[in-house]
Amino acid sequence: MSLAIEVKGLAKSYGNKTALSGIGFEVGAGSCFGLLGPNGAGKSTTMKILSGLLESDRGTVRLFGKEQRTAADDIKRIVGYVPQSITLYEKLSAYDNLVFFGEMYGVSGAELKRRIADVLERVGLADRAKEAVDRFSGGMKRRINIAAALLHRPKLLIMDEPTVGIDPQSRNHIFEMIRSLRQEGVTVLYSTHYMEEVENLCDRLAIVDRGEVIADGSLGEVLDRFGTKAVYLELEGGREAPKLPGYGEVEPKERGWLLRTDTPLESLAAWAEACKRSRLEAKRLEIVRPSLEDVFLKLTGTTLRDDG
Ligand SMILES: Nc1ncnc2c1ncn2[C@@H]1O[C@H](COP(=O)(O)OP(=O)(O)OP(=O)(O)O)[C@@H](O)[C@H]1O
Repeated sequence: MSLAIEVKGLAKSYGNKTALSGIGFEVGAGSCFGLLGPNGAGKSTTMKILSGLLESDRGTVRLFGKEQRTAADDIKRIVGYVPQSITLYEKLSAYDNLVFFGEMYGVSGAELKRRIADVLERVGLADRAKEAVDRFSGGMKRRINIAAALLHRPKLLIMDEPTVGIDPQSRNHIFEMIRSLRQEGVTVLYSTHYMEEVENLCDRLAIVDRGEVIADGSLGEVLDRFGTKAVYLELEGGREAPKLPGYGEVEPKERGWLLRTDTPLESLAAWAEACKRSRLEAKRLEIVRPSLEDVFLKLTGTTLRDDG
């Protein structure tokens, strides 16, 4: 597999505030990679450095085999960056905003017209092209911002939390667009707080905390390696579950009880036996797959949705 992104030992401080302390990860060409992390973890800083908007203090970035420090101009041509904050001219139409961005990327004339039509179609706003952007919802503005980042047909699209605070329709358009870009071979680096987005879109992910990668791999690998396995039991009449000495602590969860354990199959069998002995009727008894939320909480001490 050829690599689109190779980041090694990347460090960055703002004054005496350390944002990145040696972050490293690799992204295969044509894949979608998710960066997950609590607020202030260093995701935006990493993405800005990769896009060439910010310089690192230490470490290396190679994009499609090119060293970023020495091939900055080449890299700008192949990277599209969608910042967290929307940057558009509110009084201009969607179309005129795209003309402005296209010319900034050095595209003009009939070619620019063609590309604007193409990107507007991709983000599902072709019919709103002539309207002033200040009449758009947050989600529509975000889609125009994404369209702007696609005008120069980048091989790598870097998106910094593109779905925060937007409507479900815009969210779906963004997901569909990412899927079709991937089919065309575009690599996507995507940061988010939403686990289900990583599950639906990304081949691999990295959990970032305090400027470092603390876990990475495919979703299955991360869950297997860091997730706590558990067994869930729910009894008829909402009755209390029997204790299971030697297998772990039983704690209340939803309408039943949860037992965290390294041996889920044995624990499940022992719990079933304990219920039988006590003549308790089980409504549900099952092994619970660890979730990314749990892994995240365990590793970072915060929840994924801590938008604070
Ligand atoms: N321009 C800046 N000046 C000073 N400190 C900064 C600046 N930008 C970021 N930081 C700090 O660097 C750290 C990393 O910030 P960064 O924005 O990269 O994190 P993040 O993971 O993208 O967070 P969020 O999810 O809130 O966007 C944070 O502690 C942040 O406060």
